[in-house]
Amino acid sequence: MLKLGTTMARSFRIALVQMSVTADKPANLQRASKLVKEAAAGGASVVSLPECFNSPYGTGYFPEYAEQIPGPSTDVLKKAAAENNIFLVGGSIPEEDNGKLYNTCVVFNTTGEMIAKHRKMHLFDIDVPGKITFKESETLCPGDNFTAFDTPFCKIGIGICYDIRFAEMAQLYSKQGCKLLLYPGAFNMTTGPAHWELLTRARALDNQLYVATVSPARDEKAKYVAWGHSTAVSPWGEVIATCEHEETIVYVDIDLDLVDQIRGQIPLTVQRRHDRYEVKDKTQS
Ligand SMILES: NC(=O)CCC(=O)C(=O)O
Repeated sequence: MLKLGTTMARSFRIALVQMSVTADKPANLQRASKLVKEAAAGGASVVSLPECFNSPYGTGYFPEYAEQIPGPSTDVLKKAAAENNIFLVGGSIPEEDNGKLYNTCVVFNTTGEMIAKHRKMHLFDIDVPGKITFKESETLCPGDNFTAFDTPFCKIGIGICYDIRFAEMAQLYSKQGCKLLLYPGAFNMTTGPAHWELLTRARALDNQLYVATVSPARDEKAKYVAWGHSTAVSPWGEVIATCEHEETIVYVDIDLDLVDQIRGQIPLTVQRRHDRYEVKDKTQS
């Protein structure tokens, strides 16, 4: 496996950091740094943290924990990426910008340069009677842009949690040339068992690419209890790495030749009826 090189490497390792998140922001940042270092030592070239890694997940917490970007949390990520010579997908943090709040993921390259910033496009507003009612839009605003970034391995597309439910977004990333989609997320104890793995597999199979989801570890005492089960799925739609709900790091070896092989065997990309339908990014003219 090539860690970094001048030519495009055909295989690389990613790490999904399923970290325990507490109400103590400085402790969360310290923990994230430690786990990122461990993931890099484990051979990962791309490391992802979970959604809301610096704050508990909940609409009441977002205003209290929000910060500007750059800010203290992204400074920690920048340092961790450079010190460990990795691409770091910074899960997400509540971001404050011009009086508005967003659920935002920033990505740093191996020299600590911020190369991408994704604001969750689809806010988690749901009402499943007797189970879960949640309204991110009580405090957050949605982002308007798709976010993909280049690495020496492949292009990687980013979505945050509820974004995974929107198949069109993944299709657009695939159309842009992404071979891996990363979704920091925090599903819950109702939709997690029902949909988390299914959605991860669906996005991978639809688009014949790798998809990985990265959750915080479960805290039974938290107001919002995360499902955990950070998972990676191959372009064949198979779960190739997963875990339970405790704090852990899931390592996944990505084989880009497999993407090409499967696309050659089942050539959806060329068989698609471009003359009859299309999925389009309206932010591009
Ligand atoms: N943080 C989120 O967006 C949660 C999404 C979720 O649980 C779902 O079912 O979708």
